[in-house]
Amino acid sequence: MADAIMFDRIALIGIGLIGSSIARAILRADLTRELAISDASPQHLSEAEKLELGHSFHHDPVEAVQDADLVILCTPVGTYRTIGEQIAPALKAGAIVSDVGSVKEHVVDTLQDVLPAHVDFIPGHPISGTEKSGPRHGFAELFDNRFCILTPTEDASQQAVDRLKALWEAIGSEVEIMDAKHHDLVLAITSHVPHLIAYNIVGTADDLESVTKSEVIKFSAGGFRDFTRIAASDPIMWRDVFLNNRDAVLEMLGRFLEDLSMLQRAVRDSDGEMLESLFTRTRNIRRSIIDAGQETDAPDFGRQHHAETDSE
Ligand SMILES: NC(=O)C1=CN([C@@H]2O[C@H](COP(=O)(O)OP(=O)(O)OC[C@H]3O[C@@H](n4cnc5c(N)ncnc54)[C@H](O)[C@@H]3O)[C@@H](O)[C@H]2O)C=CC1
Ligand SMILES: O=C(O)C(=O)Cc1ccc(O)cc1
Repeated sequence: MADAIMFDRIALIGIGLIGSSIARAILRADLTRELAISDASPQHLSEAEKLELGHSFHHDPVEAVQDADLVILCTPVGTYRTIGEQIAPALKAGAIVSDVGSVKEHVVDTLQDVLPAHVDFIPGHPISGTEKSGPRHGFAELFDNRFCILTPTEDASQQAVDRLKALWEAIGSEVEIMDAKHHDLVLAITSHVPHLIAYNIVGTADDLESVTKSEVIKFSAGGFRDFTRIAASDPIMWRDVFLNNRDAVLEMLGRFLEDLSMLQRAVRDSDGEMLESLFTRTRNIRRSIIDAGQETDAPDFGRQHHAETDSE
């Protein structure tokens, strides 16, 4: 077999859902000689060791990044400053430092402040995941045929960007390069606000005095069921997303609320024409996503299998 090695040593900081999926995909494709894993949770670290998700396992991130050619932060974005400060003195010259965080602009600024000038910092974000957390729930196919967005700053070398892009492609993703601010605006409407809506609607249903909890569970076979999946997503991770993408989320939420008010009026006025016209437009959007090959028409059984079996 041809040598597939892309980086001699890779360090993953955080071996939860995303970190463990990257680890599995890297090992599957044999892309490194040495995969060093670090996690602050002793339980996650020992689970990862049992699952053989790397070659060495370290509670201390400094040990993991020692001599690493590529370091990827796979922790909630609120941890970045502390981790960045810890690992900065140990990073080797010429190393690439990246991450997988769902928010970019603010965390890029944070990390850039603390990382040494002799590393190439290239933020990343795989647009793929599930509502599960922890190393048990990762899987190597998570990134197959999904996008990964890289938001390199002007200082990053093109060669380093190309190397990181090649790694994401080797684990199944299609890579897009984007400016961090634009990324945050796009993701605010396509991911962050939808999660906020899901958290809110499930909370509202749970608060209703006239509907019992057992009814919420029993009759959640419709659209509400999809919301409960999203609303089961990791509380720490999503807290950090909203704390770090405030402006873009507020901007999109403002527009969303205006449009919702228009729908409220259409329902009150029995304006069937308006309702039908919007619902036709949105159905066409779903169809173009399917035509673009990014989604199948059937329920996503592969991901659902991983997402809906055993609980954390
Ligand atoms: N869950 C998802 O679907 C997606 C998540 N992301 C991003 O990936 C990152 C990780 O998310 P998940 O893997 O889902 O979360 P997770 O909760 O499954 O994993 C996070 C891991 O980081 C560890 N950790 C927390 N604080 C730490 C610290 N200070 N030092 C070292 N380890 C620490 C935790 O013990 C855990 O093992 C987040 O920044 C999130 O925004 C990106 C795309 C999709
Ligand atoms: O579970 C889902 O439906 C998701 O939306 C997963 C997800 C969560 C966060 C991201 O930054 C990217 C993807």
